[in-house]
Amino acid sequence: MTESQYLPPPHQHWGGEALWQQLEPLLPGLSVEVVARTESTNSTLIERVRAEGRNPGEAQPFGRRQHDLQPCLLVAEHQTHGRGRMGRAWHSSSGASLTFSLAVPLELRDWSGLSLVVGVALADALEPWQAGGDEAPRLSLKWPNDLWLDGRKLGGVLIETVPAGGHRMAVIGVGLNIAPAWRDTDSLNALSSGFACMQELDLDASAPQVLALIAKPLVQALLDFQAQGFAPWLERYQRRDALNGRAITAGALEGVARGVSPQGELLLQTAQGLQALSGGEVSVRLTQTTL
Ligand SMILES: O=C(O)CCCC[C@@H]1SC[C@@H]2NC(=O)N[C@@H]21
Repeated sequence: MTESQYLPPPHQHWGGEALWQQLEPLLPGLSVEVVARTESTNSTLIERVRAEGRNPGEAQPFGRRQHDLQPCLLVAEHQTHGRGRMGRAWHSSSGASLTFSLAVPLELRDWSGLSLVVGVALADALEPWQAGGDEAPRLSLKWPNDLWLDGRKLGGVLIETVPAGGHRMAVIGVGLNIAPAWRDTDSLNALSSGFACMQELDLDASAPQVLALIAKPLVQALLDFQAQGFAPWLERYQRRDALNGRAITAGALEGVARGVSPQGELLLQTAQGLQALSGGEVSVRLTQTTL
């Protein structure tokens, strides 16, 4: 069982109460929790869903039925075993990162495109699009789940799903670099390491303030995606597509990225023709660049 160390309430600097007030009307029954440390916010929520949704039909703890599983936003100031995609570790330093997961019951026919919608919602909240402006946005999206700032990795999204009775709970984990953890050590090394942080975009950015900025647009995006799928997001994704037109490898395939399909698949022009790749467990790299 994951051990979480709870902060003494009321965690005022995180504005948990205000967050809850904003989000609960969109996600009835939501709870917002801030912990000082946990293994991984995704793992913690998945464990809870499994514990509560287990053995449908049998008596549930506290008399809950399986469809009583409630949405939860879990924020951790520190993760001891943060996880990234494809079994990678996600390292984040306390105070220099924002790490949280949102568990939400979603009724979806097609899950592909979900991580792209989350990426668009985060990017648009952090760097609102200037209508009529022709400057390229600083925040871009590397299919399927990376958020880049000026071509370096600012954050990532890890989406996992858990069966919960007759339903499916999505656990959407977001990790964002906020401050240069390397500030007092070797900033040049850090800059060349391929990582970026929010304070390069906004010097005053802090984890609680960034969370306050993105939480509602993120929840709204999930609800919109549930209602309408990915197609209405395609244009917003295209504005920030970091790969379009670039030579990449995707798993064993090589080619040139040609945007994404209305279902959110990556379109890859290969010597054998145009291939559509779905998110799954495929690692995408710019040719000659290690990310
Ligand atoms: O880039 C990636 O591979 C995805 C990184 C996702 C990291 C976040 S941090 C909060 C949540 N808890 C985890 O263990 N992982 C996600």
